[in-house]
Formats: sequence, structure tokens, C-alpha cells
Amino acid sequence: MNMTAPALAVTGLTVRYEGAERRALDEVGLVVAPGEILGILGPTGAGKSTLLQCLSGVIPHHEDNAAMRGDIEVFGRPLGDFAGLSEITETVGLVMQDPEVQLVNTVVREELVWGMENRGIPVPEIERRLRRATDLFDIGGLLDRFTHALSGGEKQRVVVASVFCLSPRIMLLDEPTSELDPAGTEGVMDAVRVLADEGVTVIVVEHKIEELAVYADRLVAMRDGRVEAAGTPREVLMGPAAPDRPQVLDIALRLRERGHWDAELPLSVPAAVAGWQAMTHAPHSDRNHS
Ligand SMILES: Nc1ncnc2c1ncn2[C@@H]1O[C@H](COP(=O)(O)OP(=O)(O)OP(=O)(O)O)[C@@H](O)[C@H]1O
Repeated sequence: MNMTAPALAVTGLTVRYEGAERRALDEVGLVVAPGEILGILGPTGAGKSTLLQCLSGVIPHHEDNAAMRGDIEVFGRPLGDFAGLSEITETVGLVMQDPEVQLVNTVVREELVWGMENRGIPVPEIERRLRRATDLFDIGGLLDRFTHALSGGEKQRVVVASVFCLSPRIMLLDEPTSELDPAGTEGVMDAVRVLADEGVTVIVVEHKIEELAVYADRLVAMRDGRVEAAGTPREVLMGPAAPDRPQVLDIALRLRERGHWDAELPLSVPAAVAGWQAMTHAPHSDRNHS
């Protein structure tokens, strides 16, 4: 594996599910650098989960009603050259949208440990990773709990932590905070930032755009299976593929907290819209009434 190559390089990725009228992914191209947090946003059905399933090898290895073409390289090595899912998961960890699908053990501690044991990781290293996962994802109080009795947000944190324990160089997170409150969401995203600073590459699909604006290094906006816009959060969120306008105030506040918004803060929705227009240098008058 070439560690100086992009973590992921995707060209012409196209997927059509059997019987579907249109492509779920349509000539998608992406390059993701090592240690980068790439946020993926887009409306429901845009193809975000399908993209993560291709990057993790679930398509084609585990999903037989999807026809896929295009190239995916992981650290310079074509994904097709890996010996199936088991080898891919050594480098790429996927957290699926529904945590239930990934929880297979009765007790949280077993859930975190079993994957490491299956890989033959030595016990002291298992214990080190378990401590780290417990700290990073704040799950110390959950270790002896039954997995089926956890809340949705607790399940999400346990699943992210168990994928982290396998130490993948690339983590793909499909709406990892959908059931978490704002504090829980920040906790998970802060942990993701720490991992990225240590060189882990993270692709996160997220509907909470304010979170992506703050944590992601780059954003990709998808629609109808295509990449509609890509760039820094500011470029994408200020551009024509941006979300509904009232969110701009929220985004501006969160960006300011982190020192990324230097203009006047918009104090009302009309002021936000005006500020938005000024920053994009484009009137978009047809979208003012949304
Ligand atoms: N297993 C499947 N079989 C058939 N069609 C599918 C399958 N999975 C997804 N699709 C279709 O592919 C398209 C893209 O779906 P996908 O789940 O990738 O979108 P998404 O952007 O992740 O949506 P959401 O935000 O709702 O999770 C949709 O039209 C969806 O109905």
C-alpha cells in the first residue's frame, strides 16, 4: 500500500440497482487525502449510502442486486485487487446507517473486543484500544450493559467505537450521530477530529449541515447520484448547492465559534439572506422565497 497516494481515489463510479429507473450513482469522482475529514451531504436518495457501500466493498461483494462500474483506489491500490471484504475491512471501516445491523454481541464490552480477538490482536493491545475507545467515545459507563437495551444514540457510539477498535486507516460513517443530542453529536465529531489529526481519513455522511460546516475539511454535495458541488465548507455552503437559507444563520454562528466566519453575523433571516448573497456575489433571486 502506497501511503503517499490519496487515501481514496474514485473515478467514474456508477451504480444501478436491479429494476431501478435511474442510476443510484452516476459517474462520481472523488479524491480524498490521508487525514482528511470529507463531509457528504445531499437530500434523501442522493446516493450517499450507496457511495459508502462501494468504498467499503459492500457493493459488489455483499450486495448482488447492484451493477457497479468505475475505479476505486485505496492508497493507490485498486479495490478490486483486495482479497474480498475481509481484506478491505483491514483498511476501511464502515459504520452503517442502522447501528442494529452491526451490533452482534450481547454485552457492550464483548462487542468492542470480539473483532480484535478475531484478528488475533495481542491482549495488551486489545486492552489499550479498549481504553482509548472508551475515552474517545465516552462509553465507560456502557461497557457492562446489554447491547439490546441501549438507546439509539448509545448504540451509535458503541458501533463507531467498535469500528475504531479495528484501527482502520479509513473510516466511513453513515449518519453516525442521527440519534444523538447536540452534546453527543459534538462528542463523536470531536473524537473524529482527533482521529483525523492522527492521520485517519474520515468520510462522514451527515444531515446536520452545521456540524459538517465546523468539522469537515471539505464537503461534497450530492444530488441524484451525482456530485453537485465539492470544495471547502464555505465554498459549498455559500454556493448554489447550499442548503435552505435559514440555516445560514446557524452555520455562521457555528463557524464563528471556531474562528472561520469573520464577517458581521446576520441577526435575522432577511439579514442572513442578504449576507449570503453578498458572500456568494450572486443574487440567486429565484431562491429568495424558500
Ligand atoms: N438495496 C437497494 N435496492 C434497490 N434500490 C436501492 C437500494 N439501496 C438504495 N437504493 C436506491 O438508490 C438510490 C440512492 O439511495 P441511497 O440510500 O444511496 O441514498 P442516500 O443519499 O443515502 O439517502 P438517505 O439520505 O435517505 O440515506 C435511491 O433511489 C434508493 O431508493
